[in-house]
Amino acid sequence: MIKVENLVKTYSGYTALNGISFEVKKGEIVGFLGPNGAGKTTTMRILSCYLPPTSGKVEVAGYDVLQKPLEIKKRVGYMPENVPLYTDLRVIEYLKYRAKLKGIRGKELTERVQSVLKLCHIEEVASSIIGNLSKGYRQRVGLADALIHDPDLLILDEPTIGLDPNQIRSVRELIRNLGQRHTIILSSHILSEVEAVCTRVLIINKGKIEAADTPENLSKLVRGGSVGALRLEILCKPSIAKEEFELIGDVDEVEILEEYPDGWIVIQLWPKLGSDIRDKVYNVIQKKGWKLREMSRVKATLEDIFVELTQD
Ligand SMILES: Nc1ncnc2c1ncn2[C@@H]1O[C@H](COP(=O)(O)OP(=O)(O)OP(=O)(O)O)[C@@H](O)[C@H]1O
Repeated sequence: MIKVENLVKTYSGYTALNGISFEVKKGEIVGFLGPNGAGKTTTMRILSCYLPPTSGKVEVAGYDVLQKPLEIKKRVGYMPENVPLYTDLRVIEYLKYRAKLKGIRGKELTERVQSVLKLCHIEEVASSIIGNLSKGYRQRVGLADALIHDPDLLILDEPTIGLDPNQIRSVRELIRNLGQRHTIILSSHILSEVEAVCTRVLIINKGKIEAADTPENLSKLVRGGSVGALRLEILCKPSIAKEEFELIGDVDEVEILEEYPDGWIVIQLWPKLGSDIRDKVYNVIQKKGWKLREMSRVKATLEDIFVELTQD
């Protein structure tokens, strides 16, 4: 669906994209992550033919962005970061107008408008003036606009920015449902959201792709790998616990995180890459007769991976 090779974009001599390459296959929901100014919006604008690349090759749905922008626009729905809407129009008027601009006419126009009103859960505000709608509803109107021509590819630039937690959850559900019929590329700073909906993640930093993989595989890039660390709350002297756990062959490091006045300690054990040390750790605790009130795995989150890959 998307094929980007060595894409460079410069703005009056400033390099925003420094030779990025990636592919997105049909049916994927790809999360595009990166710090502010990394180049996400620039990439999305190039993919949706709003900006030309400086150099490199960009193909969307098999068409080149420079040679066949109209063919691409027919197949792409783009929702920019700040959804531009005509605030004096009613929702239904706006969507009809946008559908006409996209070449939809007659019976199909009525059907498409009804379909996106339903899909984006905005039927009840169809007759409302857009300027009177809350941010969450405006965001959905923007999404309905992006979907009106039933595009193969949806490009969503921070679709949940400025929404409250309930609205975020419902837009996330909506995106997940849309993912059943559309290929989606979305940018977001809410990493838990990306983790929840995306099948693959691209991390971009200073105009370069740092990593591109499933969240599960990306977790292997950081300490503890996909197994993670083991966190325990036990009743025992910290120095003795450290000594005993360090004797387990698969343990790489023992960290005392907390010492409570009543003698309980919180301890974190880092296994050697890929090892599952839970049984061995439990055996030590049992043999020593220590009290245990919690044992949990601490896996690297997308946030840990993001920080590790993009921090200076
Ligand atoms: N029209 C422009 N003219 C000059 N510089 C620009 C222009 N658009 C973007 N830039 C610069 O290019 C770089 C990448 O910007 P871009 O908006 O693509 O980043 P982003 O990853 O989307 O950031 P954010 O998370 O803050 O939205 C930034 O340094 C930005 O200031």
